Amino acid sequence: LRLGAVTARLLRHLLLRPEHVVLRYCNLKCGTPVSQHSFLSSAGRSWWSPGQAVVRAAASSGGPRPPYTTLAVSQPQQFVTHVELHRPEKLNAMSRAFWREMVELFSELAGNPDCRVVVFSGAGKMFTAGIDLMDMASDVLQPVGEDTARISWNLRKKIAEYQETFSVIERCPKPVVVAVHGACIGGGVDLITACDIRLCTQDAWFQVKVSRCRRGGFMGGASRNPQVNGNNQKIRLGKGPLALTARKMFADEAASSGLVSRVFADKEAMMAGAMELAGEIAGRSPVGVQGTKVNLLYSRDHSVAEGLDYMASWNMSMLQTEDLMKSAQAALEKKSPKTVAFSKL
Ligand SMILES: CCC/C=C/C=C/C(=O)SCCNC(=O)CCNC(=O)[C@H](O)C(C)(C)COP(=O)(O)OP(=O)(O)OC[C@H]1O[C@@H](n2cnc3c(N)ncnc32)[C@H](O)[C@@H]1OP(=O)(O)O
Repeated sequence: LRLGAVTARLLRHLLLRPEHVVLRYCNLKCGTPVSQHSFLSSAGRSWWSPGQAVVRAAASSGGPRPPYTTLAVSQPQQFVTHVELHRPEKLNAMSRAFWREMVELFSELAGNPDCRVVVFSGAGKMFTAGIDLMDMASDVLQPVGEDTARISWNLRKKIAEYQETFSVIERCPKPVVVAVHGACIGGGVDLITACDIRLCTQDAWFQVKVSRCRRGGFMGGASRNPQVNGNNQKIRLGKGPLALTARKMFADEAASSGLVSRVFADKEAMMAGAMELAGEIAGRSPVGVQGTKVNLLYSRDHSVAEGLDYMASWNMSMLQTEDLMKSAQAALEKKSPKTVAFSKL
């Protein structure tokens, strides 16, 4: 009888929140980026309350350890991985090692069952000063090849490698929460737009240097920024030229335009908020959370009909998870999902 009642209530819950409502909502082009909606956390009134943070905010992790030289990786709480961009003496400029290490690290995290969510931040004075201009001079600006075709071929390959550094974040099924303080320049904006949830401090500013570099286009950001900010006046102009003139966007505008979902007074408060949110996500069913990210991304790039079809195929197996019953039971017993021991995924 008890099981019957639970099942009936569970079914009612599912029917009241069918996935196609979520998918259609994502496709409304409502101005709020898909990944910033609350589906990745507890849907509803308030998606996290940093004020009640009980987790310790991740302090600087002590620097990179082999095999990494530009990324400091730690596990501040169970199932939460903290990745810190760590080259503070060069303002976390993105060196050749960084572009490579990101791919290695995120490929590993994607399949690591001890990681259910990633918090990404920068060490030192600012989040990042963008691409390492010294490396860029030798890497991108002096492409090798015997003729125009070969030079172009090699340059295309190089650009694709740069793009891959941020695509691995998006492809990683674990949600990535990025926390930005101080400056976030050039490639930094590309990086954060590949993340799922963006937070910043009141002193944060964002700058896209395309026009100044006279490159006439980003190496990837032009594809993702419009997905985040709307392919409209906001990214081209905002309240004043942004991508087209390389002006700075400050925290309040970043929040009102949807580039970030929350602004914190300072870095300490932001990291506490990021860790609290990460803990909230990590405590939920990994089958549900990772499936949500995969399907949100799919529906972003496809029609409603294609998204519905994909989700039906996805859920015909994933709905058979034991996590569903465990979550439902906890909800009915008014227990936090954090009290449920979900098997590793
Ligand atoms: C698919 C994706 C493709 C991605 C493409 C990405 C493109 C870009 O990122 S374009 C943007 C490139 N970045 C810049 O133009 C910013 C350059 N830096 C600055 O303007 C200033 O450093 C800044 C305003 C950020 C801070 O100024 P501040 O006075 O506070 O510090 P500095 O003394 O200038 O810098 C301290 C040391 O850091 C080194 N450094 C800073 N930025 C970079 C950089 N981008 N690349 C390499 N090194 C950088 C700077 O040289 C100083 O080093 P040192 O002299 O050894 O002390």
